Formats: sequence, C-alpha cells, structure tokens
Amino acid sequence: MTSTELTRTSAQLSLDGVSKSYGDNLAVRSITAEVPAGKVSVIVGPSGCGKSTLLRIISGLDSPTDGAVTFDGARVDGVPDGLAMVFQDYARSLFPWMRVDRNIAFPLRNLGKAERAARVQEAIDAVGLSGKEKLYPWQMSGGMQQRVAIARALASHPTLLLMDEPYASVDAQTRAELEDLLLQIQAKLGITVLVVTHDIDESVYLADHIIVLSTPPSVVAETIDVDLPRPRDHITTKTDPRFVEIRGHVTQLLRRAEDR
Ligand SMILES: Nc1ncnc2c1ncn2[C@@H]1O[C@H](COP(=O)(O)OP(=O)(O)OP(=O)(O)O)[C@@H](O)[C@H]1O
Repeated sequence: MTSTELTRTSAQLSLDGVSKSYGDNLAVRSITAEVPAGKVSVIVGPSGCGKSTLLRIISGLDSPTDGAVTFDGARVDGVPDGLAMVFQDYARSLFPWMRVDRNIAFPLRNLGKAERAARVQEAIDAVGLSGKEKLYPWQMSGGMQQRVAIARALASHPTLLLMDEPYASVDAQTRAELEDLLLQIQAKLGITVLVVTHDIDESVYLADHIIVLSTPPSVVAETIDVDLPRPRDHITTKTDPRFVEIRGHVTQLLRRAEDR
C-alpha cells in the first residue's frame, strides 16, 4: 500500500456501560453499543439526549464517569490515533485566513512536504473540490466549506470518522449531496463512520446500523440493522417500502422516548 492510499483497515469501537454525569445531572446512563468496522453507524436521539457527550467521550476529549470505550482493542483515554472528527459548524472549524489547501494541510504539519502535498491533493479529489485549492473558505458556499472540513479529516487517513450533526447547517439540496458524498467516500475507502444526527431520514439513509437513544438520562432504546441495498440514492432508497418501515419504527421509538 502506498502512503497516499486512503484505504485502511477499519477500526471497531465498543462502548461498555458508559455513563456520564455533570455534577448531579446524569446525562447518559450505562450505554453499551458496538460500532462495526467498515460500516456506517448512526446515533440518533431526541435533543439533549447526550449525543454530543458520547462523541466527546468516544473521541477522548472527555472521560466517562463510569464504563469504558475501546477503540481498535485499546481503551480510549485521550484522542486516539486513527480518529478524525467533522463538526456541524464548518465556519468555526476552518481558518478563514488560510486557503483551502492550507486548511487541509494544517493537521499534517509533522509530515514531509511531498507527503503532505500528496495527501492534500488526494483528499481534495475525494470530496470533489479539484480546482478550488486556492480559494479562501469565505469565498465558498456552506456545502463546499463542509467538503473542505471532510477533506481535512480524510487527509489524516482515519480508520474512524466521527461526524457530529455534520449537515445540520446546510440547505436540504446540499445536505442530500453531502450525504451521497459521504456514502461514496465510505464505500471507496471502507472506513468506519459514526454519525450523530437528530434527522430520522438521514439516519436511515446513511446507516448500516442505527443506535437509538432515549431522553436523558439516556439509555440505548434499540439498535437497528438497516438492510437496505447499496449503493443508495435519494429516490430509489427513500421510496423502498423497507426504508419507510424502518423510518416509521425509528420515529415511533423516538416518540416513545420523548413521552417517557
Ligand atoms: N459540559 C457540560 N456541563 C454540564 N452539563 C452538560 C455539559 N455538556 C452537556 N451537558 C448536559 O448533558 C445533557 C446532554 O447534552 P448533549 O449536548 O450531549 O446532548 P445532545 O443530544 O448532543 O443535544 P442536542 O441534540 O440538543 O445537541 C444535557 O442535559 C446537557 O445539559
């Protein structure tokens, strides 16, 4: 394998009885879940159910009050190698004074110049931004800026890509395009992807595996394997009776969770 190939052996992540309290406020309670290697998993849940808290714990930015997270067989106790994260707020995650290529290269400062340039180009191609390398983020649409943020994450050759409400700040058309981009990238690279969203349609469209959380103190209400065929597209997949059935089931689970 050459150093510029993005494909990597995928990671697997396990949450084992993860709880998190903030003072007296128990945010998540004994979450046990598996994120299968080389698949797209989605965490969906009502507002305030602890989705962001869980992502911070998984990414080693925060520690659980109880339980443990294991990534690639090792317990997470800091930001693990092989993990990259994409946030909802692309405007805050990109440096406005840096052109696209420098934004993507920024986390690769420890690599040699040639390797860095190769990875930047490869990531730019992967997200369909060829020719936009010398633009500044503020010269781009929101969707293009989020592509830059995704390219920056990919350039580090992650085995696990974590995404926190990645498309919540873009319009519906752009959101659909970015969902398809994610599916294409994942199919090509075979990396493990974990997306947090509150959008039920998005969760079913993207996922191989959905982890539905309840209201706080959150527990896993159910995990669902999404057996819809791939490749998916917005028209065929979303009119598939199985899509409608799974979406109805997730909606019911979330409604029940909110009525608790
Ligand atoms: N740093 C913190 N200090 C105190 N409480 C916190 C902190 N972070 C989160 N919480 C609490 O933990 C619970 C879960 O919050 P979290 O932001 O993880 O939920 P979420 O599902 O991501 O919410 P949303 O969907 O609204 O973004 C909430 O009750 C929140 O107030």
